[in-house]
Amino acid sequence: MIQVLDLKFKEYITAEQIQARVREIAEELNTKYSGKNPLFLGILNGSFMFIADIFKNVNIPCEVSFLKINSYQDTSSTEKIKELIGLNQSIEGRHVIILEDIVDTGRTLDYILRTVLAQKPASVEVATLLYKPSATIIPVPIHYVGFEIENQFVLGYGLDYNGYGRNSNSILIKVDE
Ligand SMILES: O=P(O)(O)OC[C@H]1O[C@H](OP(=O)(O)OP(=O)(O)O)[C@H](O)[C@@H]1O
Ligand SMILES: Nc1nc2[nH]cnc2c(=O)[nH]1
Repeated sequence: MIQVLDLKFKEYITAEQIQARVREIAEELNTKYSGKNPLFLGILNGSFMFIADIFKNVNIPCEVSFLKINSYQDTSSTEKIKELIGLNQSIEGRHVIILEDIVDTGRTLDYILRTVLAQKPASVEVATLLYKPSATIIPVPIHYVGFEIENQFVLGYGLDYNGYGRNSNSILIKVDE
């Protein structure tokens, strides 16, 4: 059992499973985006490890940029999306690949997609490490899913509980007491 602040967690997806799946997704992207000079748009904070590991395994010419969005407090969505750092470069005419750590209710991704599409990119796809289909309230298009997971709070590999627990190589799941 692993304690983070006042909650208990156990290992759910190992570091090896994550790295293997990230390499598979990066390979798909290498093939699909060859010759297209894609722009990876990483959604901070939670995705920073996923962004880095995808980027290390992508071997075609490409760029990376970041959006910083926040809506979670404790273990649930505040339903209020805060944009803390916005887009700082033009994405018009670019092939954009959004990199998210997790799609839960879908609210964050819905907001991001509206923001991105307003700037007339050539195309937009979404890659998320984790997807909770049974938690989704706003349906959003997702093209690359690392792992579909159950509707329970998770952390690690960049994902936090009130700022803590991001520095785990594996994904941990909350244990009910
Ligand atoms: O589908 P949703 O219910 O909108 O949840 C998904 C979002 O929640 C997390 O962000 P969080 O607000 O925790 O910010 P952080 O990434 O900075 O920790 C995660 O990184 C996603 O962006
Ligand atoms: N850490 C964490 N952040 C989230 N944001 C949306 N769902 C989750 C979750 O299960 N864990």
